[in-house]
Formats: sequence, structure tokens, C-alpha cells
Amino acid sequence: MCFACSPRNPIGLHLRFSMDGDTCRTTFTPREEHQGWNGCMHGGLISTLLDEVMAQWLWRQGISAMTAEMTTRFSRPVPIGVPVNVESRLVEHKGRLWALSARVILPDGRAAARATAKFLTVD
Ligand SMILES: CCCCCCCC/C=C\CCCCCCCC(=O)SCCNC(=O)CCNC(=O)[C@H](O)C(C)(C)COP(=O)(O)OP(=O)(O)OC[C@H]1O[C@@H](n2cnc3c(N)ncnc32)[C@H](O)[C@@H]1OP(=O)(O)O
Repeated sequence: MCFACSPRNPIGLHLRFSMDGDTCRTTFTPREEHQGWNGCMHGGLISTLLDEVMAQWLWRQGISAMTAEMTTRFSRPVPIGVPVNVESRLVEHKGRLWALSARVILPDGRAAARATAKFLTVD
């Protein structure tokens, strides 16, 4: 029962994804229970959004892969109650290793967070 995407997880984020050309997208509005710093979404949960949108890019191409490495830059706070768009793209693919990038975008179009990650295909 995935914390990020399962509709049956009672404490999950219930994210839903779609492919838009070469981009995987989701949206999320953080609530009080997702807060870290006062009034802002917890950075670990921002990382969860980024990790999941990249994993889902792969899953939607029929690729089962686990996150092996991830780097996140938090540029701006994500305020509680404000909807954000989250998107990912493939950067590079070599053998079992897939490199992707993702962004969390505020309603004014500015990026609040960016990530790059390496995924490894698993059986
Ligand atoms: C009702 C319907 C239900 C449907 C169900 C649907 C569910 C699915 C839905 C949607 C999917 C999306 C959900 C995903 C959720 C988000 C993603 C996560 O949170 S994943 C969890 C967090 N990640 C881990 O827990 C990984 C823990 N690590 C591992 O398990 C292993 O380390 C693993 C698998 C990553 C690699 O282990 P190895 O044993 O397979 O491979 P090795 O031998 O270590 O590496 C192979 C090669 O890759 C290189 N490599 C490994 N890591 C690297 C790295 N970070 N950078 C560069 N190279 C690396 C190595 O140097 C090696 O290279 P050389 O063959 O020697 O040349």
C-alpha cells in the first residue's frame, strides 16, 4: 500500500499521476498535517512528491525501478493550503540505471524544489 499513491492508504498522500508527452505530472495541496517549518510543507514530504513523480514516470513506461540516489534542492517554501504542480522527466538511461529530474512548481510558476535521482531496475 504505497504511502504516496495508494487510494487505500488511510494516512497516504493519494497522489494521482498522468503522462503529458514526455512529462509525468501530479498535483498536491499540503494540509496542516504535512507541515514542517511553521506554515510550510515538510521537506521530507516534498522529497516524497519528487521521488514518487520520478518513480511513476518509469512505472508508466513499464519499468520497475527503485530509487538508488536522490539529491533535492529546496529553493522556496511550499505554503500549507497552496496547490503545487509536480513534474518529472527522463534525463538519461544506461543499462539498469535511469536518471530523472523533477520539480515542484508554485502557482506563480516558480520552482519551490528540484531533484535529480538515479533509479535502478529491479526484477
Ligand atoms: C493494487 C495495485 C498495486 C500495484 C502496485 C504498484 C506499485 C508500484 C507503483 C508505482 C511504482 C512507484 C513506487 C515507487 C516509490 C518511490 C520509489 C522508492 O521509494 S523506492 C524505495 C527506496 N529505495 C530503496 O529502498 C532502494 C534500496 N536499495 C536497493 O534495494 C539496492 O541498492 C538497489 C536495488 C538500488 C540496487 O541493488 P542491486 O543489488 O540490484 O544492484 P547493485 O549491484 O548495488 O548495483 C548495480 C550497478 O549499479 C551501480 N549503482 C548502484 N547504485 C548506484 C548509484 N546510486 N549511482 C550510480 N551507480 C549505481 C552499481 O555500481 C552497479 O554497477 P556495476 O554493475 O558494478 O557496474
